[in-house]
Amino acid sequence: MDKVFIEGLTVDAVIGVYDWEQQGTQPLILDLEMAWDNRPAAASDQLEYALDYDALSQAVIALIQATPRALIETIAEEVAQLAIQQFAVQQIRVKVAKPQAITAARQAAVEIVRTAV
Ligand SMILES: Nc1nc2c(c(=O)[nH]1)N=C([C@H](O)[C@@H](O)CO)CN2
Repeated sequence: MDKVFIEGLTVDAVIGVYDWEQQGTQPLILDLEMAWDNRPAAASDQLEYALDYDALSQAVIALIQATPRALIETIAEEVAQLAIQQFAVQQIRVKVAKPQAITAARQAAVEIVRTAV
C-alpha cells in the first residue's frame, strides 16, 4: 500500500500528569504514517482523491489544542481515531514525542499502529 506522511508536526499543547504541566503549554512533535492508495490522485491530479495532509494537519492541531490531557498515549489514540473516522485512513502509525519530558533525554515518545475495522 502507498503511504502519506506528516513528519515533525509541532503542536503546543497542555499535556502532562503533573499540576505544573497543566499551567501552560509545551511542544509535542508528531510523526504520522498513513496507508493510502495514491494512484487515483496521481491519475487525476485532483486533491479530492488524495489524502489531504494539509487538512489532516489542521484537524490534528485543533484536536490537540481543544482540551488539556495527561498522557501522550491519549493524544496518539485520539489522533489515530480522527484519521480513521474523519479521513477514511485504513491504517495509521502515530508517534507522539514530548521533548521536554525528561531533562536528560532528547525526548520521550510513544508510537501506536491502528487499523480501521
Ligand atoms: N508513558 C508515559 N509516561 C509518562 C507520561 C506520559 O505521557 N506517558 N508523562 C509523564 C509526565 O507528564 C512527564 O512528561 C513530566 O516530565 C511521566 N510519564
